[in-house]
Amino acid sequence: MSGSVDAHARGGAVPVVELAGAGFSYPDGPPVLRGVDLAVAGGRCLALLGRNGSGKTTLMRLLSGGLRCGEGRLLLDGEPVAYDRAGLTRLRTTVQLVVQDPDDQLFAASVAQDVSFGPMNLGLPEPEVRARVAGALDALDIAALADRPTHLLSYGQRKRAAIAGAVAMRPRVLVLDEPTAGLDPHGQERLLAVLERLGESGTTVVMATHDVDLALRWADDAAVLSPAGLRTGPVAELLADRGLLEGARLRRPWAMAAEEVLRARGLLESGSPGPRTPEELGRWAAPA
Ligand SMILES: Nc1ncnc2c1ncn2[C@@H]1O[C@H](COP(=O)(O)OP(=O)(O)OP(=O)(O)O)[C@@H](O)[C@H]1O
Repeated sequence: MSGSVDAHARGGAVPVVELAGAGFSYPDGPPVLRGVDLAVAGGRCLALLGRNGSGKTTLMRLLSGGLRCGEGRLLLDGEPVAYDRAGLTRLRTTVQLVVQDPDDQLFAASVAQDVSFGPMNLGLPEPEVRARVAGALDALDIAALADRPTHLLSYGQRKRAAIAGAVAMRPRVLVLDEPTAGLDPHGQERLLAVLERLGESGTTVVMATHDVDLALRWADDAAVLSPAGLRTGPVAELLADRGLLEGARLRRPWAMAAEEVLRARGLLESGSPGPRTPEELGRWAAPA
């Protein structure tokens, strides 16, 4: 598998975290990933796309240190990660993974207790823990739920509480496994707004998703897993590649089909971006 989001070419910055020639197989299983090169550049939003079972979760676990590469290397700020206590602590305070099912992540009695678990484990002073919890609950718009027992939360609230737990660790890279899956359209919009705010404050976000429309609208870069390997690059470029989409069993984003029609009818000047949301498309339909 080859290809990397070429942060070096974009400005010489060293990627925050990078898989180089990474391979992984589960015990007694076939290789899930082979020769994966993926550089996650600071301050970018990266969508990880691929069909069911293509290895997205596995790749995210390699990036966040939950699994260790069978071959190849994981680099943090350009240096190979040491899988000892100090190396893993450094990795986990830099890269935080939020798993797909919030019930696999939440375990404390209340939301605030759950969100405080990571910062407390770092041995931070109590006022610092309290400030981080308050900041994370605010960032996820769930301050009102601080004392609520986690088992009484709705699914969408549990998803937010799980993300708040990761945000409280103040990671430079937040890795989210299908964070919008199972959310209603309003919940998806609210979560996207949260992710946009986190991105604006400098957090790098990696999101696995099956939603090509969301990826096109939200991400700067994409990484697409298909039987041919991992392809990475600017999201609009990759999602315009019909061969790649077919190999990865992804459909074409509706916004690209709409853009094609607008251009064919001369309604979109060359070089100007096409619509990315139904609301933006509506502007072309509105009377002048
Ligand atoms: N703990 C495990 N033990 C053995 N095989 C596993 C394990 N976890 C995943 N696999 C296998 O590894 C492959 C990749 O799985 P993974 O969960 O990484 O894919 P995915 O792209 O995240 O899938 P989905 O979109 O369905 O969530 C699959 O064939 C899966 O069956």
